[in-house]
Amino acid sequence: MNNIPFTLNNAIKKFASYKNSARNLASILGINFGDEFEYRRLKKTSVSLTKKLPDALIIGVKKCGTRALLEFIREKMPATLEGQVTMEKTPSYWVTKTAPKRVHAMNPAVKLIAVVRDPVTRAIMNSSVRWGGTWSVDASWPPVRIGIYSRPYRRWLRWFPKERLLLVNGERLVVDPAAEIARVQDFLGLKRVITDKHFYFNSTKGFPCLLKSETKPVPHCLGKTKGRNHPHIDISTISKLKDFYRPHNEKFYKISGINFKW
Ligand SMILES: Nc1ncnc2c1ncn2[C@@H]1O[C@H](COP(=O)(O)OS(=O)(=O)O)[C@@H](OP(=O)(O)O)[C@H]1O
Repeated sequence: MNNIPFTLNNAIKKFASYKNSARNLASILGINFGDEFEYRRLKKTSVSLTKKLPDALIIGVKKCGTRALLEFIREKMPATLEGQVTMEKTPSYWVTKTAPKRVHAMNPAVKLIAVVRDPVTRAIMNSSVRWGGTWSVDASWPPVRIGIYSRPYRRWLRWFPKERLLLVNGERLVVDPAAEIARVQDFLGLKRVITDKHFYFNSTKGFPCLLKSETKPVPHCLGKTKGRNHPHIDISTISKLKDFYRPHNEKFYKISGINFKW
């Protein structure tokens, strides 16, 4: 779960007594406090607020851009009560064998989102150990295993219809975030409020970031732990990984009906 730790929350309140400075500090720390301020404001009014289980879940896949997807949506969505969508992201749900059944028991109508990207890139992003040399593909090693998308995908489809599990293209989320976010907004039944005009490409970061807005006084890129530099991987290791994933990718394209062309 991506909840704000209570102690950190209190510490920030102590050091930043004004709403805007707390917001700025939270933004530097990569925390979205917008909802919390809105929540406190609403609590003082006559509006009755209730705790809700999620209507939508970002279930994975680890290192495919799940944080970017979550931040792009929540930063730019205006605060609203009617038709509000409660979302949560936990990338490990994708590969947790018991998760589909448990999520179904929680809410059989929940909408599921999985971000997927070329499993070769994903594997490299997932591990800092040295690749290459005499290295051979070990299918049971988690950084490799997680990229075999067809298996968990099948597991989720035993509990949820295909139309309720949106596959977001992790490569497109980087090169054309507005287009992928449009698909997500449609899927969630939300108005297309996040568009091209909310993004810019930050050449230092090498990734798209959000432009400043009413709730964010400065442009917002993902934190330092996202979009890191990765070591150079030699070509023979990449081709070993490509060969390994090819049949698994084909299976995934067949089941999903989408050719990701990895
Ligand atoms: N806009 C933007 N900014 C920064 N990074 C971006 C963005 N869009 C996608 N990505 C890619 O997302 C990778 C991290 O994926 P996740 O957020 O799913 O990681 S995690 O599973 O939650 O740890 C991250 O991988 P790393 O570079 O290894 O950090 C990026 O390649």
